[in-house]
Amino acid sequence: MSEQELKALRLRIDALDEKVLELISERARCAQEVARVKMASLAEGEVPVFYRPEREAQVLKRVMERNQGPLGNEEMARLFREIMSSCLALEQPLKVAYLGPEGTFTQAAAMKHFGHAVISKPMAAIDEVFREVAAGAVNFGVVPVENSTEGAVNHTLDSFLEHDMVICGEVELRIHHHLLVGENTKTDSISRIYSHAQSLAQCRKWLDAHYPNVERVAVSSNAEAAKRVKGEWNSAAIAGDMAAGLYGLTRLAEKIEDRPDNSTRFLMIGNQEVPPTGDDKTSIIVSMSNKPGALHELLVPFHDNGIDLTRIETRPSRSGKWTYVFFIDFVGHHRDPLIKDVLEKISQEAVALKVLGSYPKAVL
Ligand SMILES: O=C(O)C(=O)C[C@]1(C(=O)O)C=C[C@@H](O)C=C1
Repeated sequence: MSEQELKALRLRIDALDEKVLELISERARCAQEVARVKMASLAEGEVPVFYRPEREAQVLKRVMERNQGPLGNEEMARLFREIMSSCLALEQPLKVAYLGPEGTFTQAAAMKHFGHAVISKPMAAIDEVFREVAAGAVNFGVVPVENSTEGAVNHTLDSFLEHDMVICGEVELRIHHHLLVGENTKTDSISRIYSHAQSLAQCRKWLDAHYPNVERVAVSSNAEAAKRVKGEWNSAAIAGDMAAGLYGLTRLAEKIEDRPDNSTRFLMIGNQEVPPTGDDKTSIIVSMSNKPGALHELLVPFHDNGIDLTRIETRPSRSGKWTYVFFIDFVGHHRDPLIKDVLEKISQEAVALKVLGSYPKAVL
């Protein structure tokens, strides 16, 4: 390519950037107007709701439907995700607590869902995320709920039994683990590998093959593992990209998870009910009496009405020995007439039924 051609193309890019800049600013002014309208239409004592997950899902889906490339749908939606995040910050900067410390996959999930224009607050434990939301110190919390290799995150399920929380969104993240070392690590003398217990489990076969005799040390998070390695010459950590970048570690081996499709699903928790979008999921907790056929009775209304169950999990109820609660996710919104009927039927058989929330299916 000649210098002249390059120069001409850069001029075109400059002109386009000016237009993009103008349009983004116009969009941001529009969002400010939306905030003004929301404030003006409040009833006495009503608090304004600036963050609207159902609208955000609609915007992102529309972008993906209309996108004609060459950028991929996900990439384009990611860009609009950030534009919307910044527009919302003009209306009201969201405060989001997540399972920390900084550099965890949960932080990456929070950014994927809310964008980067939020005030984020790392918490030391899942239960603390719930408490922070319950106390009103933040608008939303982000917690992991299940991993495709290791299954349920029980701390999260149990926290739902203790706190009244509304689920208002979900996001899925592909989890890639790397073996990370610091600049002082003697890579041929590694005698200890730190990581979160779930991540060690997700890389078990790889570790058995490559570091069979090295001590595996479970710590509170992958980011904590990365932090420890920084000061030690004979250890390595298993963690993801964010932690590697944050603690300046290098990848000795990349993508070492045993299953290439290893993914984790995260939930957004808050106090805000989300209206239907037409493409939603609902999460409920049900406890049934301890009698034969109870689980069958619970599932029949779903089957009879053709409702797609996406997940069912059992946990001890904590209110009696050998009694259990079921966590169920299914497709639909609790305000849909069909779902209302099903929930009504279940509540007639159940000891207790709690709707944890209906929320748009993950778009990104
Ligand atoms: O439509 C709204 O209610 C807005 O506040 C605008 C907007 C946007 O930028 O598109 C911003 C934040 C909301 O979470 C949803 C959408």
